[in-house]
Amino acid sequence: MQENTHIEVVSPVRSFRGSVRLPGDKSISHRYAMLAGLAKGTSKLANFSTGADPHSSLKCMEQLGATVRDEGGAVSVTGVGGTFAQPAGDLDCGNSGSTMRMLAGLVAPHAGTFRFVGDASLTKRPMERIRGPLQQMGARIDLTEGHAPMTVHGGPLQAIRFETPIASAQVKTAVLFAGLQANGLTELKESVRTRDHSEHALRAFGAELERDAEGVRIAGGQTLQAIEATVPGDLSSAAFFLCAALLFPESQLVLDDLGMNPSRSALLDVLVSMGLRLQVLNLEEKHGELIGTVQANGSADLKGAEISGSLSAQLIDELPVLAAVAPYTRTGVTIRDAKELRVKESDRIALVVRNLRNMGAEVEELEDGMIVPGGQTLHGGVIDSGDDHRIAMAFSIAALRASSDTAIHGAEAAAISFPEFFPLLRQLGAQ
Ligand SMILES: O=C(O)C1=C[C@@H](OP(=O)(O)O)[C@@H](O)[C@H](O)C1
Ligand SMILES: C=C(OP(=O)(O)O)C(=O)O
Repeated sequence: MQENTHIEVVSPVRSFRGSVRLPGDKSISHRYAMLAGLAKGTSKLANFSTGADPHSSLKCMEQLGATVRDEGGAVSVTGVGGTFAQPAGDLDCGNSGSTMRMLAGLVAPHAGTFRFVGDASLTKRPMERIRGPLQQMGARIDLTEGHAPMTVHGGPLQAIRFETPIASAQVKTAVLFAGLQANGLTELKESVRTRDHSEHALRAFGAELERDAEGVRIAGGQTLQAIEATVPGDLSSAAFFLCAALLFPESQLVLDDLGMNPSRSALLDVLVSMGLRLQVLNLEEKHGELIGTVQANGSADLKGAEISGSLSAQLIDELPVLAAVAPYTRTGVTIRDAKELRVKESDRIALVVRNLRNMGAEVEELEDGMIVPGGQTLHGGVIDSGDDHRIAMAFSIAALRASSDTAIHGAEAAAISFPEFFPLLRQLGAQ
C-alpha cells in the first residue's frame, strides 16, 4: 500500500442517476495536441481532455516549439508549421504511454536528439515495440533495458511496410506519424484492428491516407493545416458510470456529446448483453468521429460476460471496471487474451485480483486475464490503486454495491484521465 496518498471513502448507494457531459476523449486529445503542434496555423480544440496525460502531450509540444494557450473551455495550439525546435531539456511524458510512444513517431523524422522521460510507472513500460519500426525507417533509438529514458536520434526517414505484431493503436500511430513525414509510401497492417482516431485525426488536419481491409497506407511529405474541433466526451471515462448504472435497476443516466467511434464502442455492446438498457440519440459525425447522446437504465437481471480474442483488445481500458463489477453479475465474467493489461500503468491483472480479494471476492488469476464467478456479495475494503487511475475508478464503482464503506488509497490517480471523477460519482450516486 502506498503511503501519503489521498484516500477517498466510497459508500454504498441504491441507484445512480443524472445527466452529464464528460470531458474530452483522452486518445483524441493526445492526437489533436500532437498534430496541431506540427501543423501550420492555430488550432482551437474545445472540450480538450482535462486529464493530466493529454496535458503532458501539450507540454511536450510547447517544448518542441508550439504555442499552447488555455482559453477556458478550449485549448489553442499554434503549430510549428512542419519543423520542430530542438527541445531545451527532456520531454517529460509523466504517466502517459500514449505521449511517449506516439510522439516518438512524430519527432523521429526531424533532425535532432529528443530524450523522453516519464514517472516511475512509465519508466517500466515496454518501448521496444516502437523502436523496431522506427529504426527500420532509419531513426536511431536508445532505450534503457527496453524502457525509458529513451533517446530518439531523428533525421530523414524511409517509408516501410510493417505488420504490427501486437494489437496497439499507439504503435500504429507512431508508424503513421513517422510515415506522414517520411520518403515514400508507408503501408501498415494490423493483426487486430485497433482504435482508428489517428486515421480520422490525420484526415481532419488535411493529410491523405487510404484505409481498407488490408490496412492503412500513408504517403510521406505531407503537410498539415490547423483545425477547429470539439473533442467528443470520453467513452472510457463513461465506462465507469455506465457500469455503475448497470448495477441498479432504478438507475437513469444521460451522457451528452459522448464519443461513439465504432472502434471504441464494443463496451456498449457488452454492457447491453449484460442487461444495460441503452438508447443512442442525436448521432452525428465530426472530423470522422461519431458523437451522440447515450441514455442508460440499469437492470434487474445482471448477466455475466465472456471476453476474449479481439474483443479483449477493443475493451482493453474498460476491462478493470468490468472485472470489478463482475462478482455482482449472475454468471460472472471471464477475461482471456488480455496479457497487455500486465504492462499498463500497473499490472492490471494482479492489482484487480488483489483488490477484488480485499473486498471478499473469489477470483482466479490467469496469465492473460481472470475468472470472476458471479452471484457474490462484497464487503467494503481497503483498495490500493497502485497509482493507476483506472484501478482507483474501477473499485470506486465496485464499492457502490458493497455492504459497507470502501477506502480507495491513491485516489488522486483518477486525475490522470478524469479529474472530475469523484465529484461526479458523488453527484450521480446521491440518494
Ligand atoms: O492509442 C491510444 O490512445 C491508446 C491505446 C491503448 O494502448 P496500446 O496502444 O498500448 O494498446 C490504450 O490502452 C491507451 O489507453 C490509449
Ligand atoms: C493505458 C492507458 O494509457 P497510456 O498507455 O497512454 O498510459 C490508459 O489510459 O488506460
